Amino acid sequence: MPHDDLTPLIEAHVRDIPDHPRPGVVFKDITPLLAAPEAFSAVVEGLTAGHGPGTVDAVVGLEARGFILGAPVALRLGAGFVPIRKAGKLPARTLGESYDLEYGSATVEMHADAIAPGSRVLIVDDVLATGGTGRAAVRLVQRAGGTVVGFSVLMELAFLSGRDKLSDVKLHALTTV
Ligand SMILES: O=P(O)(O)OC[C@H]1O[C@H](OP(=O)(O)OP(=O)(O)O)[C@H](O)[C@@H]1O
Ligand SMILES: Nc1ncnc2[nH]cnc12
Repeated sequence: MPHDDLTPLIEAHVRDIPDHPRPGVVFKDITPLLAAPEAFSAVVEGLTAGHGPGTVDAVVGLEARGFILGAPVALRLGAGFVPIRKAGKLPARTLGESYDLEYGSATVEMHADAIAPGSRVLIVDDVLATGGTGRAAVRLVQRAGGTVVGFSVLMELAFLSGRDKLSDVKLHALTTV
């Protein structure tokens, strides 16, 4: 399926913040993109990855920046939105997965009843780095009985090889650095 190349637009609206949140990490700050409605809208459309309205049952967004991008994608697809949150934040019964990050480790959780068995699920996040968060999200959806029909990210940091952890899913990165 053809997509516009959003690389120039993303390069113009995502800024590098050296040494955040710790020395040696170049943080990709998407806040300028969120503040530019035309760019934000184009990115939301890109993150649908060619899925049309009614073809996806749920969009899963990963806390926190995956919420901002995933929720409008869900509305565009006429799908429900399901948050995956850092441990301890969701109020009802949860499923949890632990993983390593570029700059630390974390546990994420999803409500155990958030995905109906057999659901077609699109996962959305801003950055794919080591792939730890993404792998955890795929596991949570699969443990709930959902089928991951795609994994969309705004930006893939290829040097961290996160793609290798997601070789069994259809990964769609709007740009790769
Ligand atoms: O591929 P990985 O190495 O797992 O890293 C990618 C994840 O790291 C960032 O989230 P972070 O945990 O920093 O949370 P935030 O969005 O709340 O800042 C980013 O938004 C992805 O979710
Ligand atoms: N370098 C980075 N910038 C923004 N988000 C990230 N998540 C993991 N690594 C990141």
